[in-house]
Amino acid sequence: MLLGCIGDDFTGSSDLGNTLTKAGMRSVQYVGVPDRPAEAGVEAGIVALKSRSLPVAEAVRQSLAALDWLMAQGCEQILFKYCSTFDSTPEGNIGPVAEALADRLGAEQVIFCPAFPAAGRTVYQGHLFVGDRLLSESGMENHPLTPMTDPDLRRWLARQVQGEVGHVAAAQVFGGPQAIRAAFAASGARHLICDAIRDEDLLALGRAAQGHPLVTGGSGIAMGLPEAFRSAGRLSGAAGGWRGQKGRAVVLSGSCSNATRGQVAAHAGPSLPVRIEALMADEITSRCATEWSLAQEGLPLVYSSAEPEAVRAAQERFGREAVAEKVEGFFAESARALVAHGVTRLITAGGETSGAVVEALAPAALEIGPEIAPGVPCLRAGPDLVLALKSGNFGGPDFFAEAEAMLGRDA
Ligand SMILES: Nc1ncnc2c1ncn2[C@@H]1O[C@H](COP(=O)(O)OP(=O)(O)OP(=O)(O)O)[C@@H](O)[C@H]1O
Ligand SMILES: O=C(O)[C@@H](O)C(=O)CO
Repeated sequence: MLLGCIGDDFTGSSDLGNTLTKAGMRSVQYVGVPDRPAEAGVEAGIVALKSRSLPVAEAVRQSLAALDWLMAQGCEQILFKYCSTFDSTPEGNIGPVAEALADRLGAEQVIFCPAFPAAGRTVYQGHLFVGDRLLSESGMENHPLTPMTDPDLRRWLARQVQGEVGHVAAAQVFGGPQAIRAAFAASGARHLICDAIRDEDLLALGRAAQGHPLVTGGSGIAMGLPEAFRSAGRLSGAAGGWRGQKGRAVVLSGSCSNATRGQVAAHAGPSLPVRIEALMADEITSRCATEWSLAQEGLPLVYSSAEPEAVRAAQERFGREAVAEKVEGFFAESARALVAHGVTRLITAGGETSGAVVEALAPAALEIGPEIAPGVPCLRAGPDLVLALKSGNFGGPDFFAEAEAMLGRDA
């Protein structure tokens, strides 16, 4: 294994797997820290954690355990993958995890770049944009777990770390790898927020970070990392043959992000809305949702996705953590029951939701298949089970139908 990756959620890790696979690395996504060595031939190993919303100390502990396993597999560079919308709170977890990994690896400088231009995320003047909106006006300010209320990544990261935060500006990034390296050297700061607005900026940053033991960012920053291994003749170039999966498909959506709400509204098949009041009172259970799904024709959608006002009202009434726990438990149990009843294609929307579902299904590793939409690949979780784990804000309005079709198709 050459490149070791630690993802702070499961959907984000599959997004990263998609990027690395497209860039020609044989990549495998592991669900949690494996308890055995990696199989031979894996060039990029992604340990997917569900650490984005954990208490800081626990997120750090799990990330260091992932690091230890990756180093034991021989990794020469580590990538810490977080969300392209920098999902975190003023306490963490991005800063503390990155700092702990840097300390363990002896990394003097660490770059931070969540940009993912294909999905509309760009960093300019240290500020994160989603399309033409600042992060804090993009809908992310209403996120149920990590509301992003400040688009200035330098300021946000500075609240999370002990070391100094510096900035590599677009003008320096446009100058290419050498100019970027000069900017790294000129800055005394340990943590560097890097501007990037185009794929070529990410490629240049990746090249400039050659030799850095630790790189952090969204999946975009991974585009430039395989090149160092390729140019040294260390990639096999072997592409795995993807096999699609026939059979029943179901969509489970606990994501309240703008894109998901649009996809729920556009869904042409049967839909089962899950109201939080009904869920908290056990008036709707995973058993009802499973029975309902199995009785439908077409592509059934079970969703708790709701408008920001409804999310806020539910959190005020029942408590944020209690609601999240109940919703995630509901989707996890539903997924388990659906698969036990012969569902072979599961499409999940939302990072936390997908994480809960994958933990419930407990596959040891996920094979990465073709791309459904930017950032979302097909995944094989077992001989008869394929998944699409959609990050909240990814995918066009018809994503659910597109995912069903793509999961059924051979490459
Ligand atoms: N109707 C609702 N009211 C309150 N909270 C909800 C509701 N529906 C879902 N939730 C909770 O909101 C959170 C949504 O997070 P999740 O990560 O699944 O989606 P997302 O934030 O859109 O995705 P991503 O993290 O990929 O951007 C979950 O913890 C879920 O349990
Ligand atoms: O980077 C992204 O936006 C995604 O891979 C993700 O992590 C959302 O959960």
